[in-house]
Amino acid sequence: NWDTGDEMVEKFLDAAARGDLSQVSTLLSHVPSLTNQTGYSGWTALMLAARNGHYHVVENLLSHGCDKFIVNSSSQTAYDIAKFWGHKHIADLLGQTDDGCQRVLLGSHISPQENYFSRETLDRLSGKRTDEAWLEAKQRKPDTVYLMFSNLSPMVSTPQEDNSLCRFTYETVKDLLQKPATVLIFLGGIQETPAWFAFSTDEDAAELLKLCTERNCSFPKMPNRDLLKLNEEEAGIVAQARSVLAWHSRYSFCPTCGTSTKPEEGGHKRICLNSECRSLKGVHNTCYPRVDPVVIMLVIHPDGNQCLLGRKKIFPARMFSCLAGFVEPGETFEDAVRREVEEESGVQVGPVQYISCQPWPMPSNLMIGCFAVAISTDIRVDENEIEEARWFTRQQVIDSLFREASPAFIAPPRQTIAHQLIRHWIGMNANL
Ligand SMILES: NC(=O)C1=CN([C@@H]2O[C@H](COP(=O)(O)OP(=O)(O)OC[C@H]3O[C@@H](n4cnc5c(N)ncnc54)[C@H](OP(=O)(O)O)[C@@H]3O)[C@@H](O)[C@H]2O)C=CC1
Ligand SMILES: [Mg+2]
Ligand SMILES: [Mg+2]
Ligand SMILES: [Mg+2]
Ligand SMILES: [Zn+2]
Repeated sequence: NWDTGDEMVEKFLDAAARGDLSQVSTLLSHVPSLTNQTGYSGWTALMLAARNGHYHVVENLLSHGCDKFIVNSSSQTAYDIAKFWGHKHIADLLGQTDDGCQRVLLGSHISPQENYFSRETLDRLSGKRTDEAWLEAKQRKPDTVYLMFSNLSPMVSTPQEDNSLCRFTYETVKDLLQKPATVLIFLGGIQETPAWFAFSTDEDAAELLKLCTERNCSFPKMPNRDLLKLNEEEAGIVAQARSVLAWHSRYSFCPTCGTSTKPEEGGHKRICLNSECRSLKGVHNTCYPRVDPVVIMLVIHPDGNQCLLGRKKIFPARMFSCLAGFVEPGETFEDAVRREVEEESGVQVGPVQYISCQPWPMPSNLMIGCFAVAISTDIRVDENEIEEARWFTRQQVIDSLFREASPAFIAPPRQTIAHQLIRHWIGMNANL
C-alpha cells in the first residue's frame, strides 16, 4: 500500500531530522528497507541527521548498514553536508572506515607527500657528493647498501604480491663496480649510516640474479606496472635512482661538442672530457640529470559536478584518466594546463589550481597535479593522442572508485597522481 509506505518513509525521515533516536531505531527494526529511502530532493535519513548535527542517529544509521555514498539531487553525500554545516565530529564519523575510504572522504587533508614515488626516504647528503675521499670510504663499509639495476629496472624479490628491493653489500658487488659499463650513483643515507648507492650494469641478467640470496628475484620487465608494487619508502628511493641512471644511459656524449663525458659528484653530474668545451664554462643544464615537468589536470565542469577524463589507445580496456602534457619552454603551469586541455579535448579552461606533485621515474617526469575549471564543455578530441574524452558525473566517479558492480569506467591505479586528483575532487564539496 503506497500511502502507508510513503507515510512511513516521511515519519522515518522526520525522526532522523529531529534527532529522535528511539523512533529511528524502532522504525528500522520493524522495516529495515527504510534505511536508504529518500524524500524531498533525494535526501536520505542519514543526510538529514548529518544536516542537523544528530551524532547518535548518524551512528545508529551507519550500524544498520545505510549507504553513505548516496548523493542528493545536488550531488552531496551525507559527509559533504555534515562538513558544510560545521558538524565536524559527524564528518569524521562518516569518514571513518576500515575499507580505505577515510582518506578519500577527508580528501582535502591529502598532503602532497602522500603521492607514491614522492617519499624522501634517504637524506640525499648532497654536500658529500663532492667529497671523494668520504664517498670512497663509504663505498667499502660493510653496512653500505647497494641497489642493482639492469636495463633500468632494480632487482627485486617478490615474497608475495609485493616487490621489495634486493640489497647488496660491497663484497658481493665490488667486481661488478670495476666493469667499464657500470655506472655508480650515490643516493644518500639515513643519518649518514648506512650509505646507499645504486648502480647499473649490462652484465648477463641471469648471472646477476644468482648473486642474490633472496627468493623469487627478478628485474621487472614493465616498470609502469611493476615499480608500483614497492612500499612507499622503497618507491621514493627508486624514483631518484631510476631517473638518474636513465639519464646516464642516454647522455654518454656531450650535447654541446659530442665528446665523451664522465660521471662526477657521486653520479649527479657529467662533465665533458674536452677541456675546450663551452659546457665547462658557466651554468650548463646538459651537465645535470634532467627533470621534465608535466602538467596533469582534473578538468571540472562549470556545474561543479562532472569531470573530464580521457583515454589513450594504449590504456587497458575502459580505463579513463586525467589529461596530461609536457610543459613547454617559456610556459607557466597554468598556460600548459590550458594549452594541453584545449589541444587534447577542445575544452577551454579558466581558473587553474595547483594541488600536489609526483616524481614519475618513467624516466624522469615531475607530474604537476592541478584542478582546472572548464569554461566551455563541447569535446573535440585530438585523435593522435586521445581515443576518447568524456564528462563523468560525481556519482559515476564514486561508483568507479568504491563499488564493484560495472562502473561507467575504470580509474587509474591508486599509485598514480591521476587517481589521487580524482579522489581529492570526490572528497571536496565543490557544489556547496
Ligand atoms: N603518474 C600519473 O598519474 C600519470 C603520468 N603520466 C606521464 O606523463 C607523461 C606525459 O603525458 P602525455 O599525455 O603523454 O604528454 P603530452 O600530452 O605532452 O604528449 C606526449 C607527446 O609529447 C612529446 N614529448 C615527449 N617528451 C617531450 C618533452 N620533454 N617535451 C615536450 N614534448 C614531449 C612526445 O611526442 P613524440 O612521440 O614526437 O616523441 C609524446 O608523444 C607520460 O609520459 C606519462 O608517463 C601521464 C598520465 C598520468
Ligand atoms: Mg598533449
Ligand atoms: Mg597528453
Ligand atoms: Mg604536449
Ligand atoms: Zn663538450
